Amino acid sequence: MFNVGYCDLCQKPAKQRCGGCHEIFYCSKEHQKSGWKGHKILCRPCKVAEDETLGRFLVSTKSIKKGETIIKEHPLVYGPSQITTPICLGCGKPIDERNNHPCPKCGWPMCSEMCQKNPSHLPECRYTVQRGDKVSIRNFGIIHPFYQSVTVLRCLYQKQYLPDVWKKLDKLESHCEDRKDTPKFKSERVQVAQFIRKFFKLDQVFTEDDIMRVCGIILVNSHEVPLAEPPFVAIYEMCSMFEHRCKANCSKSFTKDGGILLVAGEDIQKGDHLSICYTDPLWGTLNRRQHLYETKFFWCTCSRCSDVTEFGTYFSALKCQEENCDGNILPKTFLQRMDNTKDSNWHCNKCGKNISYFSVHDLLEKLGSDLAELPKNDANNIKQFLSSSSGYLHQNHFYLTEIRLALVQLIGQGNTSESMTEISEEDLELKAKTATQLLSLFDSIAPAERRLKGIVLFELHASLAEMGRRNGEPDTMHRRLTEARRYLIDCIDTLKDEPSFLPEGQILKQAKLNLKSIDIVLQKIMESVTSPT
Ligand SMILES: C[S@@+](CC[C@H](N)C(=O)[O-])C[C@H]1O[C@@H](n2cnc3c(N)ncnc32)[C@H](O)[C@@H]1O
Repeated sequence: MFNVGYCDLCQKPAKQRCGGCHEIFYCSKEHQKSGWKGHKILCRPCKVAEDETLGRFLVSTKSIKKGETIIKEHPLVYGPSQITTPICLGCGKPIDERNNHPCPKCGWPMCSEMCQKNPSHLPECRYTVQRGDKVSIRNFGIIHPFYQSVTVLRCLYQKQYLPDVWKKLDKLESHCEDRKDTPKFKSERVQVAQFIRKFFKLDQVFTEDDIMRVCGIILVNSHEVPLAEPPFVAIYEMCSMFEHRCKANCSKSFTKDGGILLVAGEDIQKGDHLSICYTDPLWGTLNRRQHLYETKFFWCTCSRCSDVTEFGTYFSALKCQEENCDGNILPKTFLQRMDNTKDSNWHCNKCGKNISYFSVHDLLEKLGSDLAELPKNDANNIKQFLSSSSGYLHQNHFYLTEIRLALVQLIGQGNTSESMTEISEEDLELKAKTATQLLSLFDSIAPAERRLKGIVLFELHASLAEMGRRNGEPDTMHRRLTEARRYLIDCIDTLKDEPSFLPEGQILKQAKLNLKSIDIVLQKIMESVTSPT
């Protein structure tokens, strides 16, 4: 890269790079200062690049430290997810007969007069008023088909009335060609495209293809925002450029006004691709790849999917059932279709025994349905499942990981002083051991999943602190509490961007309080051992 350029303000030759993005130059401190106002919204430590496989993607323009914010932006458009029961189109809260205050102009259910005036409701309100008849929704608590069209209408509104926003939406990938033979495409054509044109009398304004393209933009680029229950979906401009990797290097969180925050999940070098995980990183490889193909239209070939052992974790592996064999069973590759051919057999890495993919599939389906039916609010049920299925699955297997994540939160649920004192010694050990095991696994397969990591760090600190409290010996107590404190600080740092209305934000709040309590106890221990008797 050149080390000289032209000043962003006066265009004279310049050597000083902007420290935020490393992309533009200034000739002097004065010009940097005067140029900042205009440059601020564009200043990011990354730039858009493009290739044939990924389309557009982001690369870092400088080294970025773990925890640094890369992008913070507001949505271009947001609205309800496609499948939802009636919700307020202002704030997203569920609506029923008791809190329904229909918009006087258009009749859409709203929760208050204030929400009726929320600017986000303008598009569907305006189109409903134009059609000449109000919307009437009377069945609450069940999925209502009208909501399938709201976010689409909000995008179409940008196309018709707000060309600057539409220009940004229109650049996004919609995979219309790849989608056109899918059942979802066919049903959306009828239930969304034809419905919008007929019901809102917009057949002269938008073609079916216009509307189907918007459906694709939403499917491929929207993020689920957990600010309301049910969550709503939002489309962001720059954040749509992050490519997917199953072991991503960035993580996202949301601000209370619906903004998105992309943070480095690990140290990133200049020139590295920036990635997020579009799917659940705790799903097995077959499920992750299938989900990505069905919703984002590519077969993932990332480093995690390409390595059947998933970086030595054996996250998708079965245990060999041959006598005296402790090998692990995996396919040769996950990158090929699993079908009836010999190549799709799974085999043991020790004794070489082959198992057809269909036998693997049947076993996983059986264990998966047992897991789905298992009441997860009872630790004994979970322990029972762990012990019965661990004969078939590698200890890091995704089914066992899912259930361990539930167990670690269930033992001493809430981590209050009362709930923790009630835990048996054995369960306390189990909670600490399980949390440690999960953290080490996350480091290998999903280091950027800050929310998951933060939750487990909190559980680990709680078990170590309780172990310390149970041991009257000042030395041991001091050692345990110091260890707990270390995990607590990591937890606070990991969850630092989580807003207080989300469960992780609540954990963050509690973690800060616990840190103060631990510091007081540690101080008392120090005083008691140093004070003369
Ligand atoms: C949210 S968009 C990302 C931006 C997009 N590349 C563009 O040019 O607009 C998601 C799409 O990017 C592509 N993509 C993202 N990650 C990918 C990956 N790891 N492998 C292949 N394609 C990927 C796929 O086409 C996917 O549907």
